[in-house]
Amino acid sequence: MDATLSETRQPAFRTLGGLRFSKGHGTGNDFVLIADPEGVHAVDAGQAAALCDRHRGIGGDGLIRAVPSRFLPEGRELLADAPEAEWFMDYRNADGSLSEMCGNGVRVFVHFLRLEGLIDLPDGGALTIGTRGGVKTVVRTGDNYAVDMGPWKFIFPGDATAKAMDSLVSADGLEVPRPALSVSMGNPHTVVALAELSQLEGMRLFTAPHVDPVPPHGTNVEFVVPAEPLVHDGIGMVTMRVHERGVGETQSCGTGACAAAVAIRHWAGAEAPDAWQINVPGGVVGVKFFAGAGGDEHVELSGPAVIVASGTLS
Ligand SMILES: N[C@@H](CCC[C@H](N)C(=O)O)C(=O)O
Repeated sequence: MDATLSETRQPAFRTLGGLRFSKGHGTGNDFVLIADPEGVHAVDAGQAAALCDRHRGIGGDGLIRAVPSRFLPEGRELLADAPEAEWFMDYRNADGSLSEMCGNGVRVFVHFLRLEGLIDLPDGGALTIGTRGGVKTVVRTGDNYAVDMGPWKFIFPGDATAKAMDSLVSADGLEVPRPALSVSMGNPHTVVALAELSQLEGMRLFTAPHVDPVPPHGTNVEFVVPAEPLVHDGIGMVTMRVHERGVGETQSCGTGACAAAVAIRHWAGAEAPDAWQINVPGGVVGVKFFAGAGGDEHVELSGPAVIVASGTLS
């Protein structure tokens, strides 16, 4: 049995031997990072899963490869409209699957580029990067980063102003299925509101919640408790836990925090603020709504980024 395991698992890892990596996180959402300035270290699903394995690898909620956009077909497509998006965040979840977007990951990605000396980004400066969810602009303030995540949208069609829910979610810890709203931040999210913090604490998120109907490419599920009263000093306050597609429960999810603010603002109606503070098990992130250049409403995500270690794969 052991021989079979090592034969099937080790090759994925062995082909990466000698490669330098870093480990970083944004509010506890942690990533293995690889710099690939020459575009020669494409990481496949098996290799990403092996690196993110918490017992046999480095361990992480996802893997981020920093690669010039010109080396990826998706990147070259973006460069046609945004030649300034020189760097591309090639992101995979811990199970090796690709995701369009990772909000905490974007901040850690830019911080990593800086610390590796691959970019020069002064305090207050902005950097435009490519992702599978499109081009994003990131502004640095010290070791905090604010990302223009672009416009949000509801995943399921229908009268957006009238609808309060579009699916039902069952999960271990919920007595009955709860209504939910599915929101795209480039990647899919389904937001479920709970009344009490004790209910949120009682959720057991070892197994994936069941969402019906589930968005076409699966979903990340956010359980949220709006503060009572909701608004403090003009800021909407929310506590959230998340079960991520392709990962499991994580300490934080940036795109999930944006989706949570979208859903709660929608439920709260006209009086709801445009600035939000989302408390997650790993810390606090900020979300703001603002008018983008094209007239669409955009979402900004802000929060810290940390690199904790670097090394070489043996
Ligand atoms: N943690 C991320 C989201 C990562 C991708 C997600 N698991 C998916 O599959 O969409 C974030 O901070 O946004």
